[in-house]
Amino acid sequence: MAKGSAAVLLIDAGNTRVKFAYYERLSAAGAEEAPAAPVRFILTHAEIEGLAAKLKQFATKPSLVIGVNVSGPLSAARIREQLDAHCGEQAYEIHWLASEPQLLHLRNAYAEYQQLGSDRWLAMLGLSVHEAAQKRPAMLISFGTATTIDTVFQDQFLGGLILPGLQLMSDSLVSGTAQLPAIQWATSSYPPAFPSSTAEALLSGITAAQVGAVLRQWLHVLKHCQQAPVVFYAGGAADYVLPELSRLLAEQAQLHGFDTIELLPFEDPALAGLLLYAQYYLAQ
Ligand SMILES: Nc1ncnc2c1ncn2[C@@H]1O[C@H](COP(=O)(O)OP(=O)(O)O)[C@@H](O)[C@H]1O
Ligand SMILES: CC(C)(COP(=O)(O)O)[C@@H](O)C(=O)NCCC(=O)O
Repeated sequence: MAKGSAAVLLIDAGNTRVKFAYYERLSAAGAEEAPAAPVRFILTHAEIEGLAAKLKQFATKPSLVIGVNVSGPLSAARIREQLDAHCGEQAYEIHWLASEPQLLHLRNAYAEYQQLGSDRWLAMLGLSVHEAAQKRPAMLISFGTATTIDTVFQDQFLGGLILPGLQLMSDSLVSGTAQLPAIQWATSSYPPAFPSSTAEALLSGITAAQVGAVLRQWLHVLKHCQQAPVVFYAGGAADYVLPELSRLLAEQAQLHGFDTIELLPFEDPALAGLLLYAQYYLAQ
């Protein structure tokens, strides 16, 4: 493939949904112009068989596909099938990235680097840009199928937490008990401190488990780095916990002498990391 610039498809295949970003023309790192905004779209795994049809909307076909996949080899094979159907005679390169001890400027603190989910690793690369810009530790909370709470400091992924995501917590209560119902998730609500119904008790319990884990890690980062981190959030379930997360972190920040806490959305951090990698790859 001629390097320098290419039509590039980036893929973040999570356990619930597959996120895509398509750049009709992406230039190598160091190019003067910033990349034009990509077209983004999301498919569930059940919708992957419509990927080839979805890609038909673009005037070009991708010549470079770079992705991360934590949803198993079958997902990768089904995506590949769709890309083959779409690209036909046109050759394309495809690379599924795995975690490494170091990628570009970012170091990985995992003892066995292969264990780290490739989506988390590339998300950390995306996050590292914010860490460098803000000159402060950066945390990323990804409220996906699983919830992950990860930190980058001084160009190193320090490590992070994995806990069941909101839906998994709810599902496990439903399947493991006789009486508990499924939760009806609602955005923009503060779950009550003293729930007086089963529905409220479940909502408050799960939300507290999620934001409590974030708070615990925020305190560890503060102690370890001697600086308040900037906190980013992502993932399909984020909106359900955001009000309580924001309230609790702001309260804790004040208790620790900070006026405010920065809690910022980060739209698909793994795709942001993949973009950096793709630009670097095109420059080789
Ligand atoms: N339209 C939706 N489809 C699927 N999950 C959704 C949707 N809206 C919110 N969610 C929530 O988002 C979670 C999946 O988030 P996502 O960031 O796509 O995860 P993953 O990266 O693990 O695939 C689900 O577990 C569910 O709680
Ligand atoms: C933690 C994860 C399940 C998160 O997946 P997601 O919720 O994004 O679908 C995934 O990154 C994974 O399988 N990781 C491997 C173990 C690790 O990162 O340590």
